[in-house]
Amino acid sequence: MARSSRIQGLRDLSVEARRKAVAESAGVDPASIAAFAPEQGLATGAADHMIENVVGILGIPLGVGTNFVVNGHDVLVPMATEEASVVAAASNAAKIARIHGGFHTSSTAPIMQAQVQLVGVTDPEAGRVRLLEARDELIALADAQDEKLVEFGGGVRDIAVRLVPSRAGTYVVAHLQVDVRDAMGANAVNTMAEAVAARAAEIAGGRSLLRILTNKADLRLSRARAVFDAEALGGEAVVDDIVHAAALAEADPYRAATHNKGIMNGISAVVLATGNDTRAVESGAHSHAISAAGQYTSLSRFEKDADGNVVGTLELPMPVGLVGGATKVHPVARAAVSLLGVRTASELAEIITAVGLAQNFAAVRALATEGIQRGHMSLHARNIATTVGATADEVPAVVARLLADRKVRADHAEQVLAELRARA
Ligand SMILES: CC(C)(COP(=O)([O-])OP(=O)([O-])OC[C@H]1O[C@@H](n2cnc3c(N)ncnc32)[C@H](O)[C@@H]1OP(=O)([O-])[O-])[C@@H](O)C(=O)NCCC(=O)NCCSC(=O)C[C@@](C)(O)CC(=O)[O-]
Ligand SMILES: NC(=O)C1=CN([C@@H]2O[C@H](COP(=O)(O)OP(=O)(O)OC[C@H]3O[C@@H](n4cnc5c(N)ncnc54)[C@H](OP(=O)(O)O)[C@@H]3O)[C@@H](O)[C@H]2O)C=CC1
Repeated sequence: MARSSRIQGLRDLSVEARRKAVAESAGVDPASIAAFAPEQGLATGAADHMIENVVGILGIPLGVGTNFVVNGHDVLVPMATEEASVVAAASNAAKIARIHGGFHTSSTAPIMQAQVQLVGVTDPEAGRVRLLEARDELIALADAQDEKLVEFGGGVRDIAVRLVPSRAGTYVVAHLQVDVRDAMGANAVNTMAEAVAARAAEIAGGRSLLRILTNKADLRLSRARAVFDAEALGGEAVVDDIVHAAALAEADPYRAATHNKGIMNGISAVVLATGNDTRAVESGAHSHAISAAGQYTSLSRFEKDADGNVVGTLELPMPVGLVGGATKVHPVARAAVSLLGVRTASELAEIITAVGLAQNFAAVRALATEGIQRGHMSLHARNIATTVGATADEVPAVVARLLADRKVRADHAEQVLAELRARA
């Protein structure tokens, strides 16, 4: 964990100087984050071993979220994103949360589930019960596939069996519930599912078909909570409007989709920076955003607490790991993990959830007050200036004019740039 996540004036430094300041504040050896420099990042040869038909490497900006305190520890958060204002917004909300001690987090055990679909079982109810009778045998068979995981304290914790009626018949679906410790766990549980499928089919009296994890990782939940000070937000009326904004997201799927996208702005950025599977986390999150009444809803809640402050909470599946996937292979992901200073996948999951809550709060606060354009567009204006060909020296002047004219548009940027050059 960082010595301090408050770094004054970080935005005003050069990229190289920021790396130095971040390493210093994090208390890590600058060499451990040297891979953040593009020339020391992912090499073509390594990329060629990661996926197929490699023709190049896509660069995505990597920023650092500042001001985070998670469970009493300062933490500097690596965030990979192409979207302007995401890193600033997360840092902004984390700064407000600091007033009341930052983020408090918790999580369940890292349990992932694999499904084994059994087809053609003539007596599905009895098949379900036969499988449960064979629980210990199936667990032993699955555990034998990954002795190392068991050695680390993981392994199958239980078996659940569901009956799923469908238009093509009723399937018996066995779930292996596996503690995957510090892995994301997909490969680990898929191996187990394939290994037990034939025996499960024999016991149930059918044939096995799909043997794959579920990304609805609802036994692997991570939670974050933070209090946002009423006075720092601008008073009671702002607090009430933030609660109204959150209430609309709870009640209306059209708003919930955008509200949750705001949460994922932060979550996906850290998931990507640490080499984890963004699609797995995204599908888990959206599958969790269904209310008891079956309606798509918001993943977070904002309430007014007894002191009149906003208290925000977020709970969602967070299947991320430190040992598999790209996390160990990608040098930038390794550096990101070292900057975070986390030792377990659960610690990583909880920090990611805190960032999701911060990100969400910053956006909702902006929407409930001045609107999204002022803060977001003032940062997005730099993109527009670059798009129309402004050089690094020209960007500040072009941005200043776009904001002053309240026209953050490419056509106007072209005109402003032409004027600047004509005057030079
Ligand atoms: C953009 C801000 C932060 C400006 O907010 P501000 O109040 O003008 O910022 P400030 O200059 O007073 O700085 C406050 C803190 O923000 C951070 N900060 C501020 N600027 C920078 C910067 N350039 N570089 C780095 N950090 C920055 C920084 O931490 C700073 O404190 P410090 O640590 O310096 O003492 C604010 O307006 C904000 O939070 N807006 C929300 C923006 C947002 O959510 N963007 C995401 C993209 S929009 C979207 O996709 C999601 C959405 C909106 O649709 C979701 C939804 O609908 O719910
Ligand atoms: N639907 C989905 O989401 C799918 C995702 N994937 C991909 O699967 C990958 C993740 O799978 P995952 O199983 O995590 O990766 P790995 O198989 O690479 O890593 C897990 C393995 O690491 C070993 N290990 C070493 N130390 C530990 C520890 N402390 N805790 C736990 N395990 C440890 C274990 O045994 P051992 O050393 O014996 O291997 C374990 O099985 C991602 O790349 C993801 O994109 C794949 C298929 C589907």
